[in-house]
Amino acid sequence: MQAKITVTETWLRKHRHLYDGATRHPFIRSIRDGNIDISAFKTWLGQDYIFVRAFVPFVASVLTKAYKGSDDGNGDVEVILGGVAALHDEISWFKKEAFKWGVQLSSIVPQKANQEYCRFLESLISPEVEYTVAAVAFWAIETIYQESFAHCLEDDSKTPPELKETCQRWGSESFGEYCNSLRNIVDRQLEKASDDVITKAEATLLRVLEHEVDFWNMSHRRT
Ligand SMILES: Cc1ncc(CN)c(N)n1
Repeated sequence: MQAKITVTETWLRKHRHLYDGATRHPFIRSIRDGNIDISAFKTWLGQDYIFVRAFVPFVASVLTKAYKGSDDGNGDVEVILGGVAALHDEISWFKKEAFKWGVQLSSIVPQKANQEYCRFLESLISPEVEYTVAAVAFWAIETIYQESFAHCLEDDSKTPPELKETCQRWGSESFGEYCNSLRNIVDRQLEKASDDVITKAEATLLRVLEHEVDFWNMSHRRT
């Protein structure tokens, strides 16, 4: 018997071009090819620290929505709680990494693309945004990083050794498994969602893809 095509699979096929634009961005390719401009990496590091701080309340809101909105026989709350815990670790990692690269986190000013992405996250915190829609954003945000950084760890990559740890953080198999758990949550929710919610969720995925591309562009731009 053929496996059923899930909603996320349909979307990824339909929006392949945009998706590849986010996961195979020139910034990521420059890490993978070993010719990354270290000042671009430092820009990304400082800006992403600010993004991750704004990501925490968003993920907490997804957790609340999971608690209230899913029947949770499937353990959504535990999976998302694992994500919150990982973010705690991630923030410590950013601090350590910033120290290593001489990036002063306290003086980082969020750039326009970052501000707009953080504002978008904030809009998703609203209780009016359905659990399914917020969960799609969450899955997409985590998965784009997973696929991007996993690309830098492939056998034929020339990623500089000093950036391997960064790539490992999101490109690892365990982070990949976590993203798969998020995808299963999303597909289960989408199965029972109304057409209206499915339409909103797909639009949200597209907005995430655009914000991710803008975020990479911001870091990659040579000054
Ligand atoms: C911009 C961005 N997108 C995704 C992630 C992965 N949490 C991140 N740290 N930063």
